[in-house]
Parts: sequence; C-alpha cells; structure tokens
Amino acid sequence: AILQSPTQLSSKKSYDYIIVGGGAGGSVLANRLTEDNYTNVLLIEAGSSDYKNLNIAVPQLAAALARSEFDWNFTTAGQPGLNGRSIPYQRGHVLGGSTAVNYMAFNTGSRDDWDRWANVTGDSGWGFDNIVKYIKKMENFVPPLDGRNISDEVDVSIHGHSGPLHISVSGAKVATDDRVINTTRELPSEFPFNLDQNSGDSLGIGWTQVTIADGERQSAALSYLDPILSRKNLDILVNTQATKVLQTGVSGGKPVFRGVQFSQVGSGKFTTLKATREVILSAGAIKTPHVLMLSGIGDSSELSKFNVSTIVDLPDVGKNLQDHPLVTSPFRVNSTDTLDNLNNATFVAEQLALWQKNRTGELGVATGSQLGWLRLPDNSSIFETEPDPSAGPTSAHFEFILIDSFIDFSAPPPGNYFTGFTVLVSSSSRGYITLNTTNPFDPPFIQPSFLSTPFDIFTMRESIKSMRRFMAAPAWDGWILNEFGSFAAAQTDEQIEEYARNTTVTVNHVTCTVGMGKTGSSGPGTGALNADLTVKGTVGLRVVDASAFPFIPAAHPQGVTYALAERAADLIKGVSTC
Ligand SMILES: Cc1cc2nc3c(=O)[nH]c(=O)nc-3n(C[C@H](O)[C@H](O)[C@H](O)COP(=O)(O)OP(=O)(O)OC[C@H]3O[C@@H](n4cnc5c(N)ncnc54)[C@H](O)[C@@H]3O)c2cc1C
Repeated sequence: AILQSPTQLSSKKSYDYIIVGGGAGGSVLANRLTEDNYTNVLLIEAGSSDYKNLNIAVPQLAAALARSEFDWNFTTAGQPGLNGRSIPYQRGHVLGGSTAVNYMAFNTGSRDDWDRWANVTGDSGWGFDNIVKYIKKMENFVPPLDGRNISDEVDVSIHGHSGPLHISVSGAKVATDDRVINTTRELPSEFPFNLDQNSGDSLGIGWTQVTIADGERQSAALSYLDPILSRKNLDILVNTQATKVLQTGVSGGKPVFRGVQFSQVGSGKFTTLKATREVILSAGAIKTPHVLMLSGIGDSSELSKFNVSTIVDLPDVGKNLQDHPLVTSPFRVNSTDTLDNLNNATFVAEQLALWQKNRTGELGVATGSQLGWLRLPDNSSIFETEPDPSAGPTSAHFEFILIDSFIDFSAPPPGNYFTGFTVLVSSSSRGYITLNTTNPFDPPFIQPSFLSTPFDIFTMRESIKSMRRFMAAPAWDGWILNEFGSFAAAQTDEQIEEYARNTTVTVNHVTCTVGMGKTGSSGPGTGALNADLTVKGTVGLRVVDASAFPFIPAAHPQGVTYALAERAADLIKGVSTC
C-alpha cells in the first residue's frame, strides 16, 4: 500500500528490509525482494506518489520538471573549470526518482565499462558476460508506437522481452533522422553506423533506445512499483525523508545499522524504525552519501568540522564524484518542420489533445533520436601527457546527442534549429559531496569539478570540432543555414575552450559517490562499499543506487543502475548471481 504519512504505519508490523529512496535502484529492490510473500519491505520516499503526473508521463514535457516540485532543486558550488559558475543539479523528487524526470535515453553500458567494475571489485559477477542476464531480466523491448519496421534501427534479438521495464525506439520519425543516418554513410570512418549500441560495443552513431513505450514515459515507479501495489508485504511511505541511519548494536566488533530515522519536511517530528535484516540506501548519488555522513559514516576529518561524531571512518563517502558534462552546438535550419514548433502554445495544445486521445503526435517522441559514442584518435596529442581515462576500446571518450530542435536550457529563440550536444563521457576530473550544515533538510555541498583536467578540456574541445565535421557532411546541405549564437563565434581552439567553460552544463548523470571496491580493503581510494554493496565496516547496511558505481560508464546511467539493482536483489536474497 502507499502510505502518505508516518502516522499510517502500523505498530504491529515489522519489516525485514527498509529501503530509502524509490528511484531506479530502490524500485527494483522493492519489487524483487517482495516476490517472496514472507519478506516484508518498507520503501521510504521523500517525494510524492504523483508519478502519473502529466508532465512526467508526456516525454516532450520533461523540461517542465526542472525546478518543479519533482526536483530536489540542488545547485553546485562555483566550479573553477567553468570559470567559477554554479549550475543547477537536477534530481528526481517523486516516486520513480530521477527516472521520472530524466530524458529517457536507455543504455546498458559497454563491455569494457562492466569489465572494469569486475576488475576494480575483484568480483567477476560485475563483468559484462555475467551482467547480460540481468539486463535481459529488466528489459521488455516493445515495437515503436507507429509500428514501423525497425530492423535497421535496432537488433531486437539481443534484448529481453518479458522484464518490467518497457523500452523501445522513438515512437515516430522526425525530419532529420535520414540526414543523420546518411552522414554515417558519407563519413563512415569517423562516424560509423552501429545497429545496436547496447550490444556491449557502443561505439558509432545509432538510434536512441528509450524508456518510452506507447508514447508514454516508463519510470521506475510505473514499471517496477505500479504493477505490484497490491502486494501485502510491501508498504511505500511517501512524502517522508530519511534523515539518518541509526546504530542498533554491535556484531563481530562492527557497528550494526538497522535503524532509520525519518521525518516529513516541516513537521518537526522524527520517527525511528528498525529493520530485522537490512537497511538499504537507494537515495541516489547526492542523498545517499549525505545521509551516510549525517549518520556518522564518512571521512572523520570532514565530519569533525561539523561536530558529527564518526562511527565509521570511511574516507571515500562523498568522494570520487563522476558525471557527464555537456556543451551545446546549435545550428539554424532552413525548415519549419522541427520540434521547435512545440514552443508554440497553440500547437502544443493540439498535440496534447492528440497525445491524450491515442498517445500520438510530437509530444510522445524522444528528445534526440540518435546518439553517437566516439573515441579520440589513438594518436591524439593528449595521450603523450595524459593517461586514457576510458574503460577500454568499446567505451567512448565523448558522445553526440542529435536533436531536431533548439535546446540550450535557456529560453528558446524564435525559429527552427538543430542542436548537437557533445558530452564528455570518460572524464578524468573527480568531484565530491560533503556536508554544508547538519540540518538534514539543507542540501549538501556539491562540487562536480567539471573540466578540471587537461584531458577533459582537450576532449570537450575536440568533441565540438568533431560535431562540426559531422554537420559539414553533404547530407546536411540545404538544411543547415548557419551556426547560432556564441557557438558560432567560438572558432579557434582557445575560443572553443572558453565557450565550453562558459556554457557547460550537465546531463545529470552524477554517480560514484559511495563507490564499490574490493571486499575488505580499507583506506582512501579503495571504495566505500564491498563488492556485494554492503557498507564497509558496518553490519546490516547496504547501498543500491548509482552512488555505488566505482566508475561512471560511457553510457546514460539509468539502465546501468537498473541492472546493478537487479543483481543486488539476488545478492541480498542469497541466490546465485553468476
Ligand atoms: C534531468 C535528468 C535527466 C537525465 N537523463 C537521463 C537519460 O536520458 N538517460 C539515463 O540513462 N539517465 C538519465 N538521468 C540519470 C538517471 O535518471 C539516474 O542515473 C538514475 O535515476 C539513478 O538512479 P538512483 O536510484 O541512483 O537515483 P534516483 O533515481 O534519483 O532515485 C533516488 C530516490 O531517492 C529519493 N530520496 C533521496 N533522498 C531521500 C531521503 N533522504 N529519504 C527518502 N527518499 C530519498 C529521491 O527522492 C529519489 O526518488 C537523468 C537524470 C536527470 C535528473
């Protein structure tokens, strides 16, 4: 059942597992753990249960979710690599978490991304060949809404067809699709076509797979929770924030953390509850380390600055932050047939009527029908002085997101556009999260440290030059009029770097802030979690969300988080995972 307030909890009921956070990680666990009728689970979510809200359901309304009630409204610290700029740092604040507010691109990571996890943790179960079964377990690949033949857009045979998460390709084609694909024919050595970027080898340009089915967003709440709301052994407590995990004893010399303290914002009332087996933090890569630090689990030198007494000195909590910085390359186009038409209120009203009638029209299509995953040439000058931070030859250094409209996260100008996002997906910069205050309702201090290494600024610059080469292919003749705005003025290497520092934002892929390492290893840089996702130096406490990644994949991370959580569920159940 969904409970709206802690006062609705029954004092007679005890829970085997208390999960904090109902996003990608938490929703998978709540579903899988309650498959056993005798396992009782409480899922605590800070946001509301309004996961069917129109702005969430309709894919092209996603922009309205930023700075709304569905956003934690975080802002980063000033970033030296961005000329001191602070940027918004969006996170989902609703059942479904960030999967309810994201842009729905669906990737499952490259072979090298997963194999690097296996190496770092010493657990081959995280390797690609083993994880494939968990990827298939989550997936249900369905045909696109328009029913077109997609045999040249995706290799349907490698996907799962009976999992909870419905995925597909965009529900209808847009005017630039053929131009993008023709570019891969005209410039195949730099921009090869890849039929399925989720095969383990992600490199090349291909069709975006999305968590959209029948024109509607598929969030973790809709996929993993909505179908099981009638299970008697699952309670979902919404509008309630976990403020701390609490020590409930000592076992084998280690503190046991089976208690959770929680509260509704502004109520002034705090409730505590104890799980009989485990407390699992799935609060995402910002809030999971925040809750751990507030509970006395973190870097003792940081905690002491705020008079928080350290129970477990775990220096890696909040460190190792990795994300994907993004720069826009906008072009004016010689057409009125672009998704920019959705900036016109009358047109949107017409499209909304279509969407409500049968989910058709432009509001149900994906933002960015194609993605490109690309590497710097092996002989790039940067490798003479800097190591390659990518996971290996199947992982990209940078990404293209190719969009049939203007997007630069400010008010759109009049006219029609094409936008190429270039995204740094294997960066060597590392950021961090720490406390700002000890009030659990205050945001933590967030420093992503974007573009703070020579490799990162070099690669961002080269990605923009690569985007210009892509858009100069004959396929675009007659469509592209000219480069737009301050992007057009950035032509020399120095100007491009300055443009990047002045305009970089994020794709909102923050990860790795409570990363896994080898089981039992200790000290800075060895990871905050054991390979089975238990928190080092504790009993009864685990982390299952994107903060547990040891390295960010060169991929949009929701699919990777779902797969991690699918395996975590089996690790928790104690069934064989390899
Ligand atoms: C704007 C945006 C666009 C994105 N675009 C894409 C994309 O196109 N493709 C992609 O793959 N990924 C995308 N992502 C990232 C992706 O959605 C996340 O990586 C993924 O959802 C992470 O899952 P998670 O379980 O770690 O955290 P989340 O899904 O964020 O879930 C965490 C949950 O915990 C809750 N919570 C936090 N603190 C507490 C607390 N103290 N008590 C109770 N509950 C708490 C939150 O409210 C939230 O519901 C995007 C993210 C954003 C914000």
